[in-house]
Amino acid sequence: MSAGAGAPATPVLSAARIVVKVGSSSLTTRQGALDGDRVDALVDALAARRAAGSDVVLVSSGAIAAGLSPLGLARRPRDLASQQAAASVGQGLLVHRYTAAFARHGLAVGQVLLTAEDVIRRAHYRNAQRTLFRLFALGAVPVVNENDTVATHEIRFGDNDRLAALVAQLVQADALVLLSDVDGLYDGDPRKPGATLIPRVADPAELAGLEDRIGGTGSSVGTGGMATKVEAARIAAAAGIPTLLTSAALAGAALRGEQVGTSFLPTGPRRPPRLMWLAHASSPRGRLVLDDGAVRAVVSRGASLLPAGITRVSGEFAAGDPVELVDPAGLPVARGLVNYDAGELPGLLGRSTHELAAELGPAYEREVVHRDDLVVLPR
Ligand SMILES: Nc1ncnc2c1ncn2[C@@H]1O[C@H](COP(=O)(O)OP(=O)(O)O)[C@@H](O)[C@H]1O
Ligand SMILES: N[C@@H](CCC(=O)OP(=O)(O)O)C(=O)O
Repeated sequence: MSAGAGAPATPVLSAARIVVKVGSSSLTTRQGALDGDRVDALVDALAARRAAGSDVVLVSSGAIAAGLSPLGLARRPRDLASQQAAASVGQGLLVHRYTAAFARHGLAVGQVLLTAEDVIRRAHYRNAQRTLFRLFALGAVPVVNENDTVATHEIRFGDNDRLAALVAQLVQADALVLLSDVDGLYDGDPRKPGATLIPRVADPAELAGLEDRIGGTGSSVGTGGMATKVEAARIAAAAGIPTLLTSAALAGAALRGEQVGTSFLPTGPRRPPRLMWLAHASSPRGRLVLDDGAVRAVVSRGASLLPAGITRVSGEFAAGDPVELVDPAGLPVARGLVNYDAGELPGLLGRSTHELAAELGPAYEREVVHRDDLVVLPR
């Protein structure tokens, strides 16, 4: 694949695997119906990239928007149950439309609906990963959305921008492309005069001070606005994945690797997806308060967390759940998957693993959080 003659290229050009996210506002007409022409144009751009040899995952919003007019709803409902009902009607229509559009290119579509639970629980996330990899191997295009009909307020992503960043880590993508109704990130509200496009963000920290100008949704069907896109780019960048943010109208140019929109460069090394999910997607079920020595061991030496370095435990968790590790002042320093239930831990605190194993049996020689199941948070 080569970028247009003379045009500078973005990291999308050389990406062997790309996750592309499209927002509701780019798929629906002003009246709120699914816009078949726009779906076809997007699918043509994705199919061209597939034909050039890249794996492509589409994270598509639009289920709630597509369900509005069949249900006679004039606007996006505010309550969760009506949004879920609209999503259940709209998701079928959306996938039906994608199936027809990809069929024009001889490509099959695989619907993958994910909840936040699926990214917290290791077994679920491995399942999702296996399905996605098998879809690539079989030549199908995964079309991902949040499983809106079963997600509750507490466990909802609510926006597909962050979901797309997490899917990009899950499939070890080389680039994330976020398509919206605006052609990039601006230094102010793009609907107001004077705002200029930011072509390149080397580190999201550069955006400090712009937060109040990176606003909410510009349409009646979108959800997160620009803020969740910047957050998604930050998550991907920290996992070593570059992000390109532009409009759906420029999808073809973006996927040909042309320099359009805003490029966010990676800020961290590529890391195992499991740890990034732990850092960004998991909701901790409990807190372990560490003494100063344990903080140093975990943060500076990359050691496992042992019972001897824990002073307090709170929360309701079972072995295998994500927990937050905090310093004596209560500041989060790391997250990890805990090896014991909440009920078991208080009796073990402050004691050495040798002593515990001698008294309670070899099962108690385990670390509370193994270093391989632990991710240190940025300070
Ligand atoms: N600084 C900014 N730069 C670009 N767009 C912004 C900015 N602040 C707010 N927006 C708004 O964010 C909107 C895109 O978010 P959203 O409506 O959630 O889109 P989508 O449905 O594609 O996810 C744009 O239409 C724009 O009006
Ligand atoms: N899962 C929801 C999408 C929510 C969402 O993130 O929407 P958008 O801001 O348009 O990307 C739906 O399909 O309607």
